[in-house]
Amino acid sequence: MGRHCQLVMGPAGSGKSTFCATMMSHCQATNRKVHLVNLDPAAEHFEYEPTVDIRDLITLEDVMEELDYGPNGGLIYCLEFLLNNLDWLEEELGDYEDDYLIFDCPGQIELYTHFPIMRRICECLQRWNFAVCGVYCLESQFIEDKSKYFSGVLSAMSAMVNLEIPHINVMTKMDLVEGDYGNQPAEEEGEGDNKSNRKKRAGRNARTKTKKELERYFDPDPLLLIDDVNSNTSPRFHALNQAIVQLIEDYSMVSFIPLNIRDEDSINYVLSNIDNAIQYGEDIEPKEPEAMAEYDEE
Ligand SMILES: Nc1nc2c(ncn2[C@@H]2O[C@H](COP(=O)(O)OP(=O)(O)OP(=O)(O)O)[C@@H](O)[C@H]2O)c(=O)[nH]1
Ligand SMILES: [Mg+2]
Repeated sequence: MGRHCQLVMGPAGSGKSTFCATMMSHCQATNRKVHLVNLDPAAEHFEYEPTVDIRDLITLEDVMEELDYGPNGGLIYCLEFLLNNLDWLEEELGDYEDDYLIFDCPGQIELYTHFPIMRRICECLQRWNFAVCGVYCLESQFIEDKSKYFSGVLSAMSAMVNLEIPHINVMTKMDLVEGDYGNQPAEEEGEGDNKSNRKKRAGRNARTKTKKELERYFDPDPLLLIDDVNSNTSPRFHALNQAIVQLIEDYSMVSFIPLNIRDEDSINYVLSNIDNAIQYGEDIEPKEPEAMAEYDEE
């Protein structure tokens, strides 16, 4: 069936490992044969034990201890070491010809934006016949500060341009900004106009408004957000803000899919977007329904 994988990237603490664990349990529950591949030499704990783990090749701790590197230099050293030992990775991945792989990557964004390391790893995966989908995670906290949000959009765009693979951006930790995003109850039938129901409706309206506001950030129209950014920066930077916003507008290719890990529909929606990007499942032979098979046996 061809080889498929997700490369889960994003800034430190953006929820990559949690995303991977969420995808692992979702895929397992839907009978997809899935494995976790860890590319973070500094990782300490996983909810699912990785099947392939860079720490079997090299760990950040050893590099820092033996070569006296700091954490960031050490991490780059580890990944360059991986690049010099790609036959190790190829062999480790060799046993999973038809399975679905999820790669958990480190949180140093320079790996995606200007170091050629991740790009080289992507090229190798493609050479080994993997259809690779880049999944760039940005956490919902980024939308609370517009300047931070723009820098997040630029980093996502930079990764997209640098890696040149099918790519989706995910806004993680949506449960923190909107308790039940995308899961709002419909108005109950026959709801009377008493005090408690009025309160309930007011609550719903407040949430709907928030949802609408949030949507501005999923499919950004930066020209609409520029005033907010300018109000937080000195006039000296307004021309620069305008130029950055114009750049984002000109590329018009950064959009985010919200993910609330507490909502199964939301997880499913993100996964179906990834599947779509790499055409996962299009070449699966339709299976005979179990009921039909039993009927035939009789
Ligand atoms: N509420 C909430 N917390 C989350 C979510 N995803 C991650 N977190 C928390 O955010 C923190 C960082 O999550 P990780 O999944 O370790 O993030 P990461 O991107 O793998 O971090 P690094 O590997 O260190 O770059 C942890 O404390 C998580 O519990 C989420 O969807 N909702
Ligand atoms: Mg992690």
